[in-house]
Amino acid sequence: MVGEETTMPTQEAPTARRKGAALAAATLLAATFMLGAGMTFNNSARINALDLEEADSVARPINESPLVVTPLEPDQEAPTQESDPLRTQDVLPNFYNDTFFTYECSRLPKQGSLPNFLVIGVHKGGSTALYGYLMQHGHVRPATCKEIHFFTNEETYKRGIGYYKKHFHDTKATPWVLTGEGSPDYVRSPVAPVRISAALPRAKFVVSMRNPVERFVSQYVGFLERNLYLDSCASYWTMSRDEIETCERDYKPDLHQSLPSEPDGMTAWSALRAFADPALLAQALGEADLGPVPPRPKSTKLTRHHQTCATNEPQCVRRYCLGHFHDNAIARSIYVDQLVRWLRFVPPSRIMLIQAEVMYKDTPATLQRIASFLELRPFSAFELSHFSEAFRGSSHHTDPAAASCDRETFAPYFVLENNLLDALVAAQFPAARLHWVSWAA
Ligand SMILES: Nc1ncnc2c1ncn2[C@@H]1O[C@H](COP(=O)(O)OS(=O)(=O)O)[C@@H](OP(=O)(O)O)[C@H]1O
Repeated sequence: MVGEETTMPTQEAPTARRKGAALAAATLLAATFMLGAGMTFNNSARINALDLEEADSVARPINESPLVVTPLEPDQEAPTQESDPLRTQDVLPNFYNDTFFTYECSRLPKQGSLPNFLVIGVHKGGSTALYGYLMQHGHVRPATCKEIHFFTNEETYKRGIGYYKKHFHDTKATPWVLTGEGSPDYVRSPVAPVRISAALPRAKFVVSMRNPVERFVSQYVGFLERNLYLDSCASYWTMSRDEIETCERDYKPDLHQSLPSEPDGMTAWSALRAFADPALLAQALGEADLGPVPPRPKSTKLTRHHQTCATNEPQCVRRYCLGHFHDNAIARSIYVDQLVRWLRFVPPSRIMLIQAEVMYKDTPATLQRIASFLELRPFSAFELSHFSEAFRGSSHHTDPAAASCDRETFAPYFVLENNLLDALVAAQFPAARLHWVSWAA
């Protein structure tokens, strides 16, 4: 994660700088990638001075979103593996330089294209490795930095979509070339799916998730290293848990209310019930009958009081609390709620789920699946052979502080959530289901 905490000023990113310095190894091309001319990205929802209200007004119901990514012009055939001018021979992209790991993206080209794909998370879920792997493909170009955080940083968001485009390679002349960024906070942000679905109606999204306990530990050690948290792992856990449980116990929320930033009016609870496999959901919750699935709202206008949480109220309250504390270190590991929020605005066919452990275990196979999802040609043997340890991103699991975390205490908290995630994957992500290794087991 680089600059994932949006309050962190550039100069306070020692980890990021260390990463950049340590990894400034690969060669050429990056500067070339930053140059070029504009791209055909049919964004019918034209957004200039983006703000949330405007994004809300163009947010589409998921069924209306086209599924195609980077259509080729009729006379522009993608090169074959053999004839491919962009096939890397003995040169690899030089995105592992200081710019790549800089919080503030600098050196913007004059013009660029909207991204074709986003790696949207999760924080500490192997997103840096995944992004790095993708950049080894000869038909993929990096953004000016891996993490732009455009849709979640109010300051940059106000600069408009034109500013955002400048962070990307211009793919107009070579529409088979894809470009994208990887901001791990997008997946958990309540505003990101609303804004992104409106601004990038054709983009595809990859999310790398990781065992929730390990993700929590990695965040703790990472925060410790950056002086964002100074106390023990146990107190970090207690603090995070108390925040959610205080909400569950005391807050007495209006259970009919979605987050104000979510224009479709659904709550995380009603969305979960709408999207997850009903039998697995009932099994996870220990209930025989959850009652009828609530209807989706007809309008994407903000409709408060739209959905009820009448059944299984404790779960409903929990989802409400998790939604409000989406930056909470435990909530960041509750992937099921983050995904159902995305599913309200983006069809599952445009979202690819990766489990980091599976990716680490068989990187080439995972990468080929991602290439297929993004409609890229397969990675060549050369590209596959150049994956580097450098793609790990910042690494904390060997830090003694990681060993101080009592994983056995944390694990029970995620059992229900992992089961709910399984119920969601079973219903919405048939491709991911093929390779899914449940964290609930
Ligand atoms: N190949 C491989 N094998 C094992 N572990 C790996 C690998 N690649 C990345 N990683 C681990 O992923 C963690 C960093 O995740 P992110 O890049 O998403 O972090 S960030 O949100 O961008 O800061 C970070 O985890 P921790 O070491 O536990 O902190 C990396 O070590």
